[in-house]
Amino acid sequence: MADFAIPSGDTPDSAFDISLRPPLFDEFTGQEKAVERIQLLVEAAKQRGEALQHILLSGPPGLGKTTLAYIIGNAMETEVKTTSGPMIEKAGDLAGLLTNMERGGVLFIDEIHRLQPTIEEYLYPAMEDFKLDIVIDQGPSARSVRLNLARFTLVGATTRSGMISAPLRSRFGMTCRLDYYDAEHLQKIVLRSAGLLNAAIEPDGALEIARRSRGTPRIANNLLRWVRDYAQVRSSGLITGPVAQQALAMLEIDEDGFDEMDKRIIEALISLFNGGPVGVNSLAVAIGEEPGTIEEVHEPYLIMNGYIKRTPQGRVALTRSYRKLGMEPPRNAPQSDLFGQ
Ligand SMILES: Nc1ncnc2c1ncn2[C@@H]1O[C@H](COP(=O)(O)OP(=O)(O)OP(=O)(O)O)[C@@H](O)[C@H]1O
Repeated sequence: MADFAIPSGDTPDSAFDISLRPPLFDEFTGQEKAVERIQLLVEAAKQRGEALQHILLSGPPGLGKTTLAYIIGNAMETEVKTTSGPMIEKAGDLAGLLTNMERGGVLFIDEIHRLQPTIEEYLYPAMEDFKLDIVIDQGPSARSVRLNLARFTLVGATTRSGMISAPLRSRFGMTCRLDYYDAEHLQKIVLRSAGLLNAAIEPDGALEIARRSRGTPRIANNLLRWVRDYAQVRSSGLITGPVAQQALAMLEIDEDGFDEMDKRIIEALISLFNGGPVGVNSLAVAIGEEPGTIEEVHEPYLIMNGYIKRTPQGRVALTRSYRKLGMEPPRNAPQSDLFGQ
């Protein structure tokens, strides 16, 4: 791994992230279908003077789920309280959060797939009937107390929608999946962020960054920050196409946006496991990465771009992976349906 790594999409919210967050739907680029649907729900709820229904946002890290939760809060002119699945350890934590919600307020639970099953059980009546039954005390004096809650809106976010239980999923009025952004949308995001950072940039410079950002706004913003520093120290400060190229070449981020870990994954698949199939745990050990990070951060991009596929037996390298490494694929290597390569 390079000793200087630009954070991929899975880093927690930093002050930098927060400073670039668009506050309004109009400033949120892309994801048109999801945005249109959510805007419609917001509009309808506001017209009726009601709380918005619960919304589940899914998709890989760094695509704007947290951003959308805050935009929803702004549009509803209400508070947003943020937490995450693993942070809610006891029923009391959940009770503390829910009893402090104002009417119509938004509770954002990131990584909602990591909620403990017992906490999930408490959440069902809270989402459905705005009631919370909690047990206080222990042993013979234990008793259940019902708390009435203000009508709130739960916005859940998950990178693993398949891990959301059916009962939890069914309690969301709307589920929206966010997809990777194309280069054109990312270019717009980079230009907007550069404006906020007072960085001088040409459209070509923004496009170079966009192309190498793996379809992810958080990565685009992080790369922009690096390219801005590079342009300042090694050039006139203006981010042109060639300056962006040189800056990104220095980080060894190639024209497909591959970073060191992506390369390692396909190299291991091909050279250590003969192209697969191989289980994610064996792959993780081979490259020294957490299985969860491979599954949530790296794999979705590699799968979407036709480099690998997931089969019930494990991960398999597609022909595109061999070509990426400058190798001729074996005749029996499966082709990517997307690209026929
Ligand atoms: N559509 C967008 N337009 C402009 N900026 C965006 C957009 N989507 C995301 N961003 C920017 O990308 C960064 C990451 O977004 P955000 O934190 O909302 O992602 P996330 O999906 O919640 O990630 P995670 O799952 O890791 O929490 C933020 O700084 C935000 O400003």
